[in-house]
Amino acid sequence: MTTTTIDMPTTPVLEASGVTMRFGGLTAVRSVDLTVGAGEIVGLIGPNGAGKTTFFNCLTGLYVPTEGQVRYKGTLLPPKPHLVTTAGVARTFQNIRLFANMTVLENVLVGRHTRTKEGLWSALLRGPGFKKAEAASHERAMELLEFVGLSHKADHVSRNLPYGEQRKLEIARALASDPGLLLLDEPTAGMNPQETRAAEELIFGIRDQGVAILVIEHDMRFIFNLCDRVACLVQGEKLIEGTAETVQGDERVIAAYLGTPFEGAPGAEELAEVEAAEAHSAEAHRDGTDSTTRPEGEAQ
Ligand SMILES: Nc1ncnc2c1ncn2[C@@H]1O[C@H](COP(=O)(O)OP(=O)(O)OP(=O)(O)O)[C@@H](O)[C@H]1O
Repeated sequence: MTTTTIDMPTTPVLEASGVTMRFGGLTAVRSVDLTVGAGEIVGLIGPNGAGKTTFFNCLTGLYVPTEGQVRYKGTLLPPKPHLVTTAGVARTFQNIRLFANMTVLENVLVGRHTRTKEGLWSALLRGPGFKKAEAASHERAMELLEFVGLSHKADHVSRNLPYGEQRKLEIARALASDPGLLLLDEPTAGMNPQETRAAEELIFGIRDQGVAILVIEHDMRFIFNLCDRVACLVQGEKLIEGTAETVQGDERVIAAYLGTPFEGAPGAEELAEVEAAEAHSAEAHRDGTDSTTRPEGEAQ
């Protein structure tokens, strides 16, 4: 018996077409098309002011694009952030936005509310339905904290977390809404090489759980290691899109953004940096000094 495999076209998880965003006379994003397929990690790079965050804001309903459409799994997204989250798109922000005075666990529980069906009366009366939903949310939140490596800090006030952990917590909170697409805006900003490497592993882990990912980042080594495809925006327009090899070798990208060609095997230089930092930290530990003090987080 012979079997025939038919390649079924799959609907992209994200499909942005012709997205344009104008602020008065300034066109911050101009006619950008971008898709993210199931199981993909796509990177968005570009110099400062290229329009990357504005584009994210158009995808997540914070801005209503002047022109263009954004579809999630084939359905047009409503231009309202909470409806976009309910539809299945979650995000983190360039400047961490945690509830600084809440505990780590409470921050994740807040992210869970779009998936809680219990209504106001049930919550006020704390009926059996509410208690069951509350227990399920608590269990899921703890699972997510375990996943990002923060379960041991569930009761800590989030403002007291080191910077890298605040970023992880923001990711856990975004995952609490059970997204099919996660948008990460500069997830490694302010991280040291070890934290960046851990963030890379975490993002691969999220992808392996079936969440498609679109990530903005200035750290080229990180982005080229991580992403299946990379798109480069310059002055609001998409200059090029392709594999890491294609984009990092493109002369216009090098001229517009990288300055110098990105050299070396992906990951090799990063690994060397991590090893050097670890050796340095071990040496400092032996000498009784701690060189790993981090700047305070910027939770607002
Ligand atoms: N709300 C706004 N009103 C007016 N102009 C804006 C607004 N938001 C962004 N811009 C402008 O749009 C352009 C693109 O900004 P955007 O923050 O999207 O760039 P970016 O690529 O994310 O930059 P960075 O890498 O520095 O974060 C900039 O010129 C910025 O000043």
